[in-house]
Amino acid sequence: MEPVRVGICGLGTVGAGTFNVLMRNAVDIERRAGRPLVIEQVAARRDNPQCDLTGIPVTADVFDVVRNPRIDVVVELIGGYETARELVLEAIHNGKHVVTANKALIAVHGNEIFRAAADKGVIVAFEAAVAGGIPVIKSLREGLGANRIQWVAGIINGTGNYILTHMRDQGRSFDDMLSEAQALGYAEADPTFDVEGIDAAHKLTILASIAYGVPLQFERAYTEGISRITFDDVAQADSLGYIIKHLGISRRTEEGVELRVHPALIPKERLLANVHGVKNAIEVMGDAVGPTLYYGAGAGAEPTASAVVADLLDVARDMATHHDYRTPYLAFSGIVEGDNSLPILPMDNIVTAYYMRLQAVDRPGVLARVATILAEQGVSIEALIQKEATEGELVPIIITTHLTREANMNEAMRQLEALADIAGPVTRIRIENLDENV
Ligand SMILES: NC(=O)C1=CN([C@@H]2O[C@H](COP(=O)(O)OP(=O)(O)OC[C@H]3O[C@@H](n4cnc5c(N)ncnc54)[C@H](O)[C@@H]3O)[C@@H](O)[C@H]2O)C=CC1
Ligand SMILES: N[C@@H](CC=O)C(=O)O
Ligand code: NA
Repeated sequence: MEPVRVGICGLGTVGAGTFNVLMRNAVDIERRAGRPLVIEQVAARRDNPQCDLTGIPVTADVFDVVRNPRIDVVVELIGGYETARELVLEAIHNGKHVVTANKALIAVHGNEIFRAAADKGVIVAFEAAVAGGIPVIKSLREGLGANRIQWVAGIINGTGNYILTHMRDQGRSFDDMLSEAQALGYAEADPTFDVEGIDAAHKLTILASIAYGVPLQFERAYTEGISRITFDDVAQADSLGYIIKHLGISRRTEEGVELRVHPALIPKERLLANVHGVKNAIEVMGDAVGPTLYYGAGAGAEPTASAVVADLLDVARDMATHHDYRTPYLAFSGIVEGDNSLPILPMDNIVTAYYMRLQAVDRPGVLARVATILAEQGVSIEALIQKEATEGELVPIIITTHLTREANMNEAMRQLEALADIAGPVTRIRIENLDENV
């Protein structure tokens, strides 16, 4: 059979991983695809010492690849929003199939890209865009196709989980751990995307679209990062039987879809609490199958390449199939941009439990004033712990609540922070039991 001719754009962490996996496993890949996958051209700004490019045509201009008439599939691994968008749209326009690891591109420009790709009848595959090497897109889109998906929740940023894990286990600083994650090739070009939850929100946007058949709506995702988590919170969570993880949560309710990324306390015995380092895990609840879990490396050169190459295999198998008979890009056919039949819910509407940490001045009546504010907002206290204070010091108060509406919690926080007895901002971290409130 004719080979499938592949053009790789970008030879950084994932580009090099993809190149090497394609070369190393070429024999098995050919047996699986039923035809060889040949690297026809690579676009790279500079050599990557990880790759032996002997005999491979190399260009510095990524647009050479999408204009190369010999190429069947363009692999976009340059990252970012704008050049990547132009590149992918031009590849589609030229009738080429596309494989990308770029979650920012799919979450923000996916509706436009899939419309263009459908018009041209080409494949756009993006397994590597969510949770690196874990085949979660494939599982959700195809393996769980019988189900009405009820919720999706998971750890979907490797860098963030790497930082939180080693801050907790080794007492290492946030900045140290971030530098290490960058050196290992896990972090985004702008690492605030990782630590402020933007990268996870890109991925959650994609997962929610595939889970519920709604258009991609990244701009409606709620995003809160991990950069303000302190050792104190990690230690308090531990003593209460929880571990702090950075979660992406999307739940279908009667009113719409929750789409939120934030740190959360989860009970230590939950599977997600035991996902450490660069590993990711996503729990998906389907009405027929019940809970399912997908676990593996969420970032890194070859784990991500594993997903890119799996997509190339799908392209090799499906390119001869008419577009109408392929699996829809986002699992459901007829997803219409601007269709709000199942809206994304405002954060004020979500209901969850909370952990709060306050620094109180050691004065009579302070606890009563705190309790009154919480009661007035309908926040029901599950536990309240007042720590010992030495003479003249502030007293830490730890509170956990029962299920509360976010809007009420926000108002309670505002009033607590206005109290003369309370010093500084109040820390609030959501508690997710995952069975009860997610
Ligand atoms: N690093 C990881 O573990 C993962 C990364 N991704 C995604 O994969 C994509 C690539 O990420 P990395 O490989 O980590 O980034 P990287 O920064 O290591 O590699 C990007 C490469 O593209 C090149 N490049 C950028 N613009 C170019 C242009 N206009 N022309 C030619 N070359 C250009 C850069 O010089 C660089 O070598 C991003 O979309 C990222 O979000 C997805 C999953 C995991
Ligand atoms: N920066 C991302 C890379 C994979 O998507 C992460 O750390 O998860
Ligand atoms: Na994946």
